[in-house]
Amino acid sequence: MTIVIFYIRRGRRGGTGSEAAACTSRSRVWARCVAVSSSVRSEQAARAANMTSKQFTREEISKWKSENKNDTVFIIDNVVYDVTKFLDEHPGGHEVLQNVAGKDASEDFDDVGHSLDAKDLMLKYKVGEIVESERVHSQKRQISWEDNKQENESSFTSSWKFPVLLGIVVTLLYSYLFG
Ligand code: HEM
Repeated sequence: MTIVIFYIRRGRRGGTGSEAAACTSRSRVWARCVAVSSSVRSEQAARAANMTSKQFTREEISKWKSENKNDTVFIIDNVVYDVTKFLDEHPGGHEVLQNVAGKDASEDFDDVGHSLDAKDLMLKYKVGEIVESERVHSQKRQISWEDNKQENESSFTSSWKFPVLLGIVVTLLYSYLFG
């Protein structure tokens, strides 16, 4: 008995075309991609942080939003951005930016998978950084690998191993009963 199993796995493309490593979810590539993307982002944040600037507490950023309704200021990777003048130019629209005003938008920014161009553009809108004592250091890379590991374990039944194993068992049973 010949069993032919086609196993096609389609990944969702995340990020944009110009991203060095295109992200596909539900695969190891995705985790690596997040690692690359995350390290590129950390590099950008480091570059931004080197251009020493004003220090803010998280509370100040939150207050900034309530006191200056027309300003859109948020935090990404401990760096503070004022994108008020960028709202109309943002390819993702102004609403998404306004929704995270006063908050830490690191995760939202990551989820979109912004391009390297976007990350370069960020420097233009940097207005300061979060005080040392309130900085948070992303564990996204580690979480990604762990998530991926869990996913690999739980997806045994949907992987190629399951149908192949099933095929062997059925073949053996068939030859035992009718052979
Ligand atoms: C200073 C901060 C930001 C800059 C300079 C920026 C810049 C850009 C640029 C250039 C793009 C076009 C696609 C690309 O090149 O990646 C884009 C798309 C987008 N951005 Fe941002 N962005 C910023 C922050 C954010 C934040 C905080 C969010 C979410 C809360 C966000 C959500 C989006 C979305 C939803 C798209 C559209 C993605 C798509 O259509 O595939 N962006 N952004």
